[in-house]
Amino acid sequence: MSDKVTVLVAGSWGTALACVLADNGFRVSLWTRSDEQANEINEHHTNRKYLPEAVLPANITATPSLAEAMQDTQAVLIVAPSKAMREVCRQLKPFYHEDMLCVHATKGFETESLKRMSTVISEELGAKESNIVVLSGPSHAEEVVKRMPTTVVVASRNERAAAAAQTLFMNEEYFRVYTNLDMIGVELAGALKNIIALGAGMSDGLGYGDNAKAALLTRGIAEMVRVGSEMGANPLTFAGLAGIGDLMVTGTSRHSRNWRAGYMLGQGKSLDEVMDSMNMVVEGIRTTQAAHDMSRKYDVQMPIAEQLYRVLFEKSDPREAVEALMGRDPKNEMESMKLEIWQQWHS
Ligand SMILES: NC(=O)c1ccc[n+]([C@@H]2O[C@H](COP(=O)([O-])OP(=O)(O)OC[C@H]3O[C@@H](n4cnc5c(N)ncnc54)[C@H](O)[C@@H]3O)[C@@H](O)[C@H]2O)c1
Ligand SMILES: O=P(O)(O)OC[C@H](O)CO
Repeated sequence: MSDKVTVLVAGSWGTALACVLADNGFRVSLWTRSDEQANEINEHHTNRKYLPEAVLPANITATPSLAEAMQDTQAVLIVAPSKAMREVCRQLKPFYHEDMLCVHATKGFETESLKRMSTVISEELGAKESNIVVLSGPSHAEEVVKRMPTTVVVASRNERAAAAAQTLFMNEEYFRVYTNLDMIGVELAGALKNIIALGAGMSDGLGYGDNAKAALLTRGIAEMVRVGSEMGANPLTFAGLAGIGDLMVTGTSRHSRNWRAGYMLGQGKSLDEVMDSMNMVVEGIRTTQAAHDMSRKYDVQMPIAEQLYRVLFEKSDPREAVEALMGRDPKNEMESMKLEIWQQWHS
């Protein structure tokens, strides 16, 4: 088998995961959108726009040619923003064969269709579902390229595919990889946590304290479990790395774009001002839009996502959003977590 793995695209997370694969001894081909970016990576071993401080291993080669990137490769990793996933897969299709392992590490939905990324991939590539894997969990690119200890989860409906992805990415030095068979849960958790992280940032931007943030993260998980269960996820997945683990990282880290965007909104900036100040993708914004439609489609209450939707898309005041959440009807904590769903999965 070839020792080459192909990574699409060369943003911050694609580049960081390319470094992990390179450290694990693979020849990595990194697909870039421009000659300029490929030249920078090949000549200087840097990708300054996305990871200013990182020095990339020499066994990463960049190319703007997909044909070259995919030649003689054993597996492909796709890390496109959710918005670009379908388009990237369409370009990849002529070079992909259905037996190839395909891992994606994107956290979001196709907002128009509410489809998960693995569905978009299998529709466009004709990939066998048993060859698609999602990689998710608490993992900021900035820390991974510094080889700081990180744990992630790789999920697939197929145990063999998940184990193959675990073998590709895991190393004993700094990157520990768990497997999970609940692909729906891992994909939903990775996408939905970004909404709650936006809310956590907004709370900090408003000047609220630790109590408010802990409340948002905890009630956020309840909201994720409710909608996830309706969509076929195992609720226990939300207690794992892709759920609570990633929520902790994204809702509290200075590296988080979602937290930062929320923080600026809390400080009174408009969505346009926030977007103009970021040169990297903030998935939580599109995901909030998707959640707004999902809560109606699946008839599930998502009060935090709903309030964020109003702030983001209806110019509602963040302080009023918090008041609306605090002033909701009294509830029983367990009932609102849909405890019966947990019991159902245990029986
Ligand atoms: N950055 C992280 O630490 C991190 C960690 C885990 C997961 N993720 C997820 O990974 C995904 C990508 O995020 P990122 O941080 O790498 O984003 P980024 O903004 O750093 O990079 C995005 C990349 O996508 C490319 N791109 C955009 N539109 C494209 C198109 N139409 N065709 C081809 N390429 C296109 C850009 O040129 C850029 O290279 C997101 O879903 C994000 O949630 C990011
Ligand atoms: O920087 P963010 O907010 O896009 O989060 C990135 C990852 O999802 C963290 O695990």
